Amino acid sequence: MPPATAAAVTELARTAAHSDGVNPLDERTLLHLDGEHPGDLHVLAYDGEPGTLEPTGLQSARNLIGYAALTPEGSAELVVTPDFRRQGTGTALLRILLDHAGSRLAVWAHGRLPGADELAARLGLEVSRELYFLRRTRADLPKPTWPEGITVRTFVPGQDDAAWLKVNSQAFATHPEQGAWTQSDLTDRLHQPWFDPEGFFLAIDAEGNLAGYHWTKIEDGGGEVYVVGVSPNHQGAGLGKALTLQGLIYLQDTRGLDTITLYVDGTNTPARRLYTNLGFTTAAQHVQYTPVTDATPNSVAHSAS
Ligand SMILES: CC(=O)SCCNC(=O)CCNC(=O)[C@H](O)C(C)(C)COP(=O)(O)OP(=O)(O)OC[C@H]1O[C@@H](n2cnc3c(N)ncnc32)[C@H](O)[C@@H]1OP(=O)(O)O
Ligand SMILES: N[C@@H](CS)C(=O)N[C@H]1[C@@H](O[C@@H]2[C@H](O)[C@H](O)[C@@H](O)[C@H](O)[C@H]2O)O[C@H](CO)[C@@H](O)[C@@H]1O
Repeated sequence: MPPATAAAVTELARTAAHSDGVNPLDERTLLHLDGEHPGDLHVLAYDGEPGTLEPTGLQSARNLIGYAALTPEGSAELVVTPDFRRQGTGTALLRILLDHAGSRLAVWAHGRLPGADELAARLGLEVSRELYFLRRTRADLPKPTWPEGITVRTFVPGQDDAAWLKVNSQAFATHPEQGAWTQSDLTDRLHQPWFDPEGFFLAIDAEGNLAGYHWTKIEDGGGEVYVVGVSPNHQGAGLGKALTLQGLIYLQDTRGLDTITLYVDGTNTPARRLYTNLGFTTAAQHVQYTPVTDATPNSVAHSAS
């Protein structure tokens, strides 16, 4: 995607986020605007003749009023700029996504804003995934209690990549995105301005193997439990709690942040219980919609927040 077009999409997303209070495009989508990921589909909507909308060449950035992104796996996002809503642009973008992805489509509604459910239902989609955005405000934190034989150090780029990717894939083997991260996904993030190795904690077992990790992120003045993972053979022994506390102490007490957030899937009972017990509460809900099929069970049971 030409830099001018990527900048226009980023500005469109920023305008919508300011109006809606939630980012319409996630980290992966924004990272993939650079055009180095040929498997992605980008759809751009322009303020042209009323009622006309078609996938337009990526070369132009003028009069951009809407954008949609589709990954090779069928995950998608779309956004229409606030001044051009309720004119059918969102419906048209969603139809294009359905034309390309069909039953594979899983389109995000970040913040599950008013109208998202209605638009989805009109096109035969229903909620298939709930992702919770949790928040914790400053409060005392207990010291971590580490399982026997565990030592802690911080991530060294170029040295720990392979070991981290292996444990990450094992810890997130059933996760729709996280477990499939590649070196390219990791490298993209190591090159981000927010990346801070001092906030990326590794737990090493007595045999010198990576047992778990807590990768923290600081962006726009806020701290995030970006991802916590424990190797399956080390789970259930207190390591996840200790790693989470290690990162929370770093964000709150070392870096002086008063608010810490995180994302966790609604079906992830262990993680949700861990974070609830550490003082996190639900601040927002994000959902994905997929086409209703005959085999689709009723909509996702609304998990207790
Ligand atoms: C922001 C994010 O990264 S969300 C994604 C979190 N990561 C993942 O889901 C990856 C796969 N899962 C894991 O890696 C681990 O199961 C983790 C990180 C969720 C927990 O790590 P563990 O080392 O097993 O947790 P730990 O033993 O410290 O238990 C901490 C708390 O988590 C909760 N918990 C842990 N396992 C379970 C479980 N199977 N069922 C219910 N609650 C559980 C409990 O509240 C527990 O505290 P308690 O033992 O005092 O009751
Ligand atoms: N706890 C993590 C790892 S399992 C998690 O659930 N991540 C979600 C989350 O990612 C956030 C999203 O990309 C935001 O745009 C970014 O600013 C945050 O830093 C990310 O943590 O939401 C994604 C969907 O938008 C989802 O794919 C990730 O698995």
